[in-house]
Amino acid sequence: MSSEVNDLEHTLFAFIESSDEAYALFNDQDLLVYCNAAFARLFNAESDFLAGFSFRRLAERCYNTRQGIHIESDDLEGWLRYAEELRRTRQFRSYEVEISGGRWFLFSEQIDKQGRMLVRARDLTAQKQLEGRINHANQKLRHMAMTDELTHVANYRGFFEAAEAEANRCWRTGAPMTLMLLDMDHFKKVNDSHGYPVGDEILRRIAEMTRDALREYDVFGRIAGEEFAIFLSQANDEVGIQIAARLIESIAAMVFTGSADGDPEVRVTASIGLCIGECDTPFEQLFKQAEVALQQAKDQGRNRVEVFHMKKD
Ligand SMILES: Nc1nc2c(ncn2[C@@H]2O[C@H](COP(=O)(O)OP(=O)(O)OP(=O)(O)O)[C@@H](O)[C@H]2O)c(=O)[nH]1
Repeated sequence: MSSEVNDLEHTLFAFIESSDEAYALFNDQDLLVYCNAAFARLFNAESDFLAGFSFRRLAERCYNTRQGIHIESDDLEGWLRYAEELRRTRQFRSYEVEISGGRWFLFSEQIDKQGRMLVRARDLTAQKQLEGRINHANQKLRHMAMTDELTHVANYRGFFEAAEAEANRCWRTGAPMTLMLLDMDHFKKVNDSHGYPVGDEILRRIAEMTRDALREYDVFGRIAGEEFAIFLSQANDEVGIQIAARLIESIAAMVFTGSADGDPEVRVTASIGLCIGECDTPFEQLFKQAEVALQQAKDQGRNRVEVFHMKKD
């Protein structure tokens, strides 16, 4: 029986010695008493060399040689205090560690009743790289789902998501908010006279000009074919109206190249419906009233701004 156990121990030990997974055993004084070759390789050392190392000495070596555990902090003592506070707090714990050279390992620590600790580390690098690629692809997809293909500004979904977030911020900070709906005038005629590619180019350039005219934290998007929306936070009534008037003027002053067989120059105008709300105006209400104001701007001859104030009495 005892020779069988011996055999088994030898076999297990041989497996551990040659395993690609890293193993180390620390005694109850937290001194390394054994590690296999895979563990030593993590620290760019030989197994025998690491014998007798404390966790602290191991970390200091990593910090000084820039090999092994990647210690990002400039303050080694602070890092050690934090790591030592966590160490040996639970019978079992696992955590991810970056190893020099950009590799990632899942470390686990298991403590027995005598206070000895078995440390195991498994290479996670391939998994991490895959996760990184998936995250990147997800971000790209999300960006595409929120972006208008023609103008590269936010689309309907992107605009409403960002504007509602900004409206919530106004609600928290008590700032006023302004919503503008900008709709091109008689755009059907432009398409009919010059063709869709010219119409597309006009929409592209108007989106570009408008985006450049706004502040970084204003929200702007193309919410329908020839309709744009702008959400201004922290803009008082005067500022909102000034921005709208300036946009109308700028659009009317733009000159576009017509189709090869038609007028060489194309000029367009736009109408804006603007609604100025209080910090607690529901976003849907702001939108509805901006639509009403836009219709009024159209009814009153286009190329103009109409304003609706949602002031409380
Ligand atoms: N070139 C181009 N035209 C578009 C696009 N999306 C919508 N349009 C056109 O925009 C025009 C909108 O027409 P209407 O809704 O009748 O409005 P309008 O002619 O602009 O007239 P008012 O809005 O009343 O001033 C239609 O001819 C659409 O085909 C687009 O992506 N590119």
